[in-house]
Amino acid sequence: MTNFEKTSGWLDWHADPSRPAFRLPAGAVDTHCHVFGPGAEFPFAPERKYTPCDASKDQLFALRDHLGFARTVVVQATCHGADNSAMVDALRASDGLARGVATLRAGTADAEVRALHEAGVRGVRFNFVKRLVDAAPPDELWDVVERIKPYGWHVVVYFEAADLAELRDFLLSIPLPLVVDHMGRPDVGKDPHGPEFEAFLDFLRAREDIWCKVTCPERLSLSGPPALDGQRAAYRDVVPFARRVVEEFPDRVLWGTDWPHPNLTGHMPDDGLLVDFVPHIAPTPELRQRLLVDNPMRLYWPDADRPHA
Ligand SMILES: O=C(O)c1cc(C(=O)O)oc(=O)c1
Repeated sequence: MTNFEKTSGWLDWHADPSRPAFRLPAGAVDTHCHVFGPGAEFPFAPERKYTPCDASKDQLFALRDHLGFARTVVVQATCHGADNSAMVDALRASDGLARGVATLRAGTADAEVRALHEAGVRGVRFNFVKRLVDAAPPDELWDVVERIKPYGWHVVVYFEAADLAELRDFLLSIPLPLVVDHMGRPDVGKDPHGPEFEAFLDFLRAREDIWCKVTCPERLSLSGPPALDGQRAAYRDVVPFARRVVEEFPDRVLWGTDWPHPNLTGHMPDDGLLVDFVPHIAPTPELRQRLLVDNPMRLYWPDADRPHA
């Protein structure tokens, strides 16, 4: 049994989230959340850049039910490196209601990729955020692409707006669908119609198989107000950015909670109030149905006859 000491100043996930006022449509999918450990059962990786609190699969599934989601996509968190066992354990315990996104290193054996696929993994994550990982050389990423190609997976990419110009050509050369985490982390202090966000939208326009998670207002917002104390119109400065993406790419957007919200420093959102952010960025029932149900089902459960309510 290993005891881990949390990174100094770590904020734990909200213990008592409210129930959203916005009722999620039947079959809604939380496409971006993580499990952390528990560290005693699934130790954190030696190369990690932070040590979180525990956030178990049971706690994740309890939150899913409390908020009204039907399904979840568990994204491998960097604190677990390329040891996908906590994430896979969650998938196996989910009765088919969770899919996963893994981290793979170059040289992963096909038997391991196959086992991940059978457990419900449908993508790998390439992380370019320097405070979270040491950069992997492009050769290693290409090796991973070759290994997952036969399985029809996609590549989830996490980068910051300032790095897009440098990454753009490389990303566009990946011959698999791409899913961009957290809207490519725009600086929401800038103009949503200015050159930086236009460059991001232009990247999305470059191929029809680039998807975008319109997630993490709690990370991106500069002026709030935070999703706390009953605030059901939180993070207003993020709304124009997310709304532009939802309205221009209604068939390629995804939403998720990002629970348990690693590395937040200012506040920890009430996840119920965070769900109430959704109608502000997807103002019609049709847009919400695509964002929350149709799009994620097409990407992660293409064979399901119809979503479970
Ligand atoms: O911005 C972050 O700190 C962050 C970290 C991780 C991770 O450590 O995997 O995942 C996320 O989606 C966001």
